[in-house]
Amino acid sequence: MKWEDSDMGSAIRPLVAGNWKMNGMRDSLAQIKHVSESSALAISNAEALICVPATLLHSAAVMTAGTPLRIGAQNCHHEEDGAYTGDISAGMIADSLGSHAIVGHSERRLVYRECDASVRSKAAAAHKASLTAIICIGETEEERIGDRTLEVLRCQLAGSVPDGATAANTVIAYEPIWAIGTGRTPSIADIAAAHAFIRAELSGRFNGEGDRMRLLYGGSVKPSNAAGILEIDHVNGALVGGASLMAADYLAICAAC
Ligand SMILES: O=C(CO)COP(=O)(O)O
Repeated sequence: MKWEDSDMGSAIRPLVAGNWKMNGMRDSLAQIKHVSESSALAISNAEALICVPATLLHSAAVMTAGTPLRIGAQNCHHEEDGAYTGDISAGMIADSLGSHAIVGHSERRLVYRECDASVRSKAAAAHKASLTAIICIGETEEERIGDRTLEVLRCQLAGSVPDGATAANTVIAYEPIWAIGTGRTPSIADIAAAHAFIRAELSGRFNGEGDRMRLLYGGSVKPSNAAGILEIDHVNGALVGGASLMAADYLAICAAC
């Protein structure tokens, strides 16, 4: 069955979001073109999004206008403008025709020391610019071994998701840090437990909006494991790093929805 927008009321349409991270030159736009024109995408149940580096944002968005593929960014600043050398505002992303911004990716939390409060204000800035914020959360391996996963997720959700988050303007991506780029994934039972917990937290805070917010799993999602992950309760799509760089792999993950 092909999903229509009207189906959103009764069920959550899966989202397959690619995150190219700091990869991609202008000639990589050929991958975007291939994805956007693919007949496999046209018949997929998934809503498709690729978050490209800022240098490619506008070209990719213009190239894909009128196709099922959306284009997003990987970060935004919390202010609308000002003396922030090297940064990009949410309004600039919207002006470049991007539809989404990833915020709070673990690489930014770890490398640039972004804290929950900063992620929350970036998500609020994305909302103000009419972007959908993809807010990332997830535990380290040490936290998992110490049986602190759910406590960490609770804390990150409370601190990183702004008031005013809705099912339309917010997506939560659960990415266990130890699963990113490692080829390791949690067990199906562990993903199910984390997603059920996140859903309960969001429903408790945002009521019906929390019931319908998309929850993505991220961390070593590949064509070979996508179907098994995507059928888990409360997994409403995937945030895909490495496997989103090649059109064929990304399309195979969309086809698994
Ligand atoms: O960090 C990720 C997506 O944001 C996951 O990356 P990989 O799919 O390469 O593990």
